[in-house]
Amino acid sequence: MSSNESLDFDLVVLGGGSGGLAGAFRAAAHGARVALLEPGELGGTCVNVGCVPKKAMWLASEVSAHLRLASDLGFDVPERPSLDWPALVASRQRYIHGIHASYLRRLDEAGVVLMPARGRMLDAHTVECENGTRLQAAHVLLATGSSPRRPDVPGADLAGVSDDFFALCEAPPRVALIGGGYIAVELAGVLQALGSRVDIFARSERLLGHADAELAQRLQENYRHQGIGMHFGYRLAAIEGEDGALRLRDANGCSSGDYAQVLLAVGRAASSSGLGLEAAAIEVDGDGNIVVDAFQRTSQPHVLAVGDVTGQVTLTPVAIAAARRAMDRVFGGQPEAKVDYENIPSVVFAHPPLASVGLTEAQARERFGDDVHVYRSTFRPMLQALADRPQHSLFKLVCSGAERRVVGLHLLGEGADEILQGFAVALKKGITLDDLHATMAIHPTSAEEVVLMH
Ligand SMILES: Cc1cc2nc3c(=O)[nH]c(=O)nc-3n(C[C@H](O)[C@H](O)[C@H](O)COP(=O)(O)OP(=O)(O)OC[C@H]3O[C@@H](n4cnc5c(N)ncnc54)[C@H](O)[C@@H]3O)c2cc1C
Ligand SMILES: NC(=O)c1ccc[n+]([C@@H]2O[C@H](COP(=O)([O-])OP(=O)(O)OC[C@H]3O[C@@H](n4cnc5c(N)ncnc54)[C@H](O)[C@@H]3O)[C@@H](O)[C@H]2O)c1
Repeated sequence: MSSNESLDFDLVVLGGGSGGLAGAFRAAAHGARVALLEPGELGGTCVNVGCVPKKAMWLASEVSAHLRLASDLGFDVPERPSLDWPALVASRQRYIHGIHASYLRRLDEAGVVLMPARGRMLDAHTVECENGTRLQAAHVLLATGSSPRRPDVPGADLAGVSDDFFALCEAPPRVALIGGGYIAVELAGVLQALGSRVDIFARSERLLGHADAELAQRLQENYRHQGIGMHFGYRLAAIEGEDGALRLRDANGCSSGDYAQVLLAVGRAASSSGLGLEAAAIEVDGDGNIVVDAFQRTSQPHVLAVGDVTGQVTLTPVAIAAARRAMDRVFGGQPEAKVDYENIPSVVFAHPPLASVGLTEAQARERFGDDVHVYRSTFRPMLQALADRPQHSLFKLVCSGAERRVVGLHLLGEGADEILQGFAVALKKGITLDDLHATMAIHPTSAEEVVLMH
């Protein structure tokens, strides 16, 4: 395609990650002529440096934990089974290449024009590719995602971010993780299970500020038991030293020991700069998030934005759903299509996983006052008990009103990641405690605890 060519499309999508791909496929299915601009690998953060490679590493660390359980059950497992980390990475990347190939094939079949280029808006209807090609667009979908933040302290660039975790070829002997959210908790669990000694340095007073406090507390106990160090209320002032021997200095001037690797996990920032948003008169908020209404419309109603670049709930299924609904509305004759941002289930792939949907106990008490009823079950899953391991699960049900409507379900324990999805449907349908009690338990499972809670 020559640099001066100008092409007309019904939709131009910026970003071939979770939201952008979903939007492109859905618009094409409705008959729209679509161009998709993606300068990197198809699949964006989730497929390349997020959910997918993270889950692969989490699965490997679960296998490692199960090897220890197997040994406790009498299997002949070496005391320190060794991991060929490059072989694991090769399997992981093979899986990811399969996803790339499948996306390419599907884009081709859908007739979406893929342009391997960064794009920016010249005005509200014109997108320019890096090579100068200009695209005229009736509609634009902005789905450019987010990137890791770095704290503004001296030496911050000596540290890595989650992207660098995926480039590791072995477990670093000692790792410091800065942050107490999803990424710090997930990477800490994986690295510790795969052979590193990990310390978490969190600014907050506990892990996972979004989660129910009781479950976060229980997870902390599990992590402590696994040997993960945790430092709360930590104020990072500087990162010092050299590659392989890095130290943290806090606001009181105290220095840590040496770390082979420091990883920052202090949140992510919308990738909204360099998109020509000013030229197109598209509003961003003080954090750089593109401002959208309930229908994902920006301040230019024919320009839509979804996913991390909007700073809404930054999860892959949310970006996908927002893009699909927006395309159903614009091209599919469904004028009311929009995402319901209430009761979005999520899982922190910790060890064990922590899964939640709906209100935490604290949020429920804030909304409903004293009319909140909490049921909990603490138990040792059978495998942990057979191996005489101390790890307990904690399941918690938050109900409101005389009819005991279920407004929150929080599960910490083996299998929680797989158990929650079905109950999330039930919660969205407005079930009560009686409905759970009227459902026959499946025995013996962890999941049965949810319908047996009194
Ligand atoms: C370590 C980690 C683990 C995660 N784990 C989970 C998980 O388990 N479950 C979950 O639901 N979520 C998880 N997430 C969050 C999830 O990855 C994101 O919410 C999701 O990828 C957002 O999708 P998106 O389409 O908004 O952006 P992205 O998937 O990031 O895609 C944006 C794309 O836009 C491209 N782009 C940027 N600028 C331009 C431009 N100017 N022109 C054209 N293209 C451009 C980028 O190259 C990128 O490919 C995780 C995130 C991280 C970092
Ligand atoms: N399993 C999943 O679904 C999953 C996994 C990973 C990431 N994600 C998504 O990606 C987002 C980004 O993850 P994240 O962990 O980077 O962000 P986060 O918002 O979950 O956590 C950021 C943490 O960094 C802390 N922090 C901020 N500034 C700090 C500083 N200067 N020093 C020390 N601590 C500081 C915050 O207190 C918070 O604990 C998540 O919010 C989530 O939406 C989802």
